[in-house]
Amino acid sequence: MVRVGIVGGTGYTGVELLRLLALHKKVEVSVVTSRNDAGKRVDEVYPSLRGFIDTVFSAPEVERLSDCDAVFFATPNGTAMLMAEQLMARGVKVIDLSADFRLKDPKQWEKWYGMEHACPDLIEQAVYGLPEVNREAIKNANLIACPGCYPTAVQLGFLPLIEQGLVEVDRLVADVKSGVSGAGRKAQLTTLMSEAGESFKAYAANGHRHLPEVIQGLERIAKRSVGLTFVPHLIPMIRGIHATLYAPLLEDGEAVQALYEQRYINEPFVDVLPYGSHPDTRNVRGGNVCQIAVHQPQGERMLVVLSVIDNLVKGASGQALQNMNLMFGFDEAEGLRIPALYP
Ligand SMILES: NC(=O)C1=CN([C@@H]2O[C@H](COP(=O)(O)OP(=O)(O)OC[C@H]3O[C@@H](n4cnc5c(N)ncnc54)[C@H](OP(=O)(O)O)[C@@H]3O)[C@@H](O)[C@H]2O)C=CC1
Ligand SMILES: CC(=O)N[C@@H](CCC(=O)OP(=O)(O)O)C(=O)O
Repeated sequence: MVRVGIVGGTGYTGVELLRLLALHKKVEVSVVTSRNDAGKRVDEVYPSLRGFIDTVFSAPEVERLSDCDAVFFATPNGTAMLMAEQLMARGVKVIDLSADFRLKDPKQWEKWYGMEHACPDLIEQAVYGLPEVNREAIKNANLIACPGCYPTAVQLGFLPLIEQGLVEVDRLVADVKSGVSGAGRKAQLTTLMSEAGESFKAYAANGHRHLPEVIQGLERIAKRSVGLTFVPHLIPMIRGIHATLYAPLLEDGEAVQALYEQRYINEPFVDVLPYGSHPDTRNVRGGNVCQIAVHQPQGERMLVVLSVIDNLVKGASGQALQNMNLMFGFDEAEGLRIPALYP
């Protein structure tokens, strides 16, 4: 049994990890932290976990977490970087769901995240946890930087085109919508039902902090500079991300559907739908899958790729668990074979 800890067990991604880990055959959840709920039973705070998780929230202390084989950080940005080094020095593998280790350039990280990085030397060791790109490196990693929710949907959508050099990479567009759970559980005016319901808006159109993360990922594949316009929107639903991606083709798009099917044929969590489909976020809600559909409207040289995920599963906790499975040599899909909830 692998003993795992979760720092930030009361947030949306922390609770989602608990839901998934409850069904994992090779994991024992030994530490779950919350500063506000320390001392309370997990299933008292989250009755949905009654009968599944038999533990009590504790304070986030390195000493206690050091007994774990792996620790997930489901915490706000700027938290994992304060504890990761000490845990790793004690042989604990760290899987960070936040952005602390995603950007390779600490100066760029400091610019977008508005704080000084506490351990820039560790960034180099971190492996970006997108299994469809980095599977072999993830298997040997001690520190995983799990991708953001928007970057997961956008990168998986563009990936086959960029690998094959089929599109103009300096004119990519990602128009992306997220449900409100993407903003986390902490009270926020913008995500209250009376603020987000019955309305729909873009935000951070001038530059969202996921922009440099997506560009870094795509440039690594393209092996050249990439230009991307990325506009996120808040949509009045709880879970789900829908990315509409636009990519100008360099040649005719005849073989593109076959390219996507071939690229993802062995990927357990990327599902390429029949050509011209319209993926629906409800069909991935609760599941660890990214559903993708390709369109070439009117045969023009502009490809439209639709990519949907559940932000809390393939966009966060499910992907984090997929990474953990790879790190410990388990079946990659252990604990993750879950069909979406419908309706
Ligand atoms: N929500 C989403 O869809 C996605 C989120 N992420 C990232 O995952 C991380 C967690 O997100 P989410 O679950 O939504 O966040 P929440 O705000 O819902 O939860 C945050 C959790 O962290 C704990 N926490 C807060 N501050 C600290 C601290 N300084 N030290 C230790 N624990 C702390 C909180 O509990 P307490 O205060 O009681 O300690 C709480 O359990 C974030 O970095 C987010 O950007 C990534 C992909 C998708
Ligand atoms: C709807 C919504 O507010 N979404 C969040 C993205 C959440 C996330 O996953 O961001 P990090 O992991 O990079 O912090 C946002 O735009 O800030």
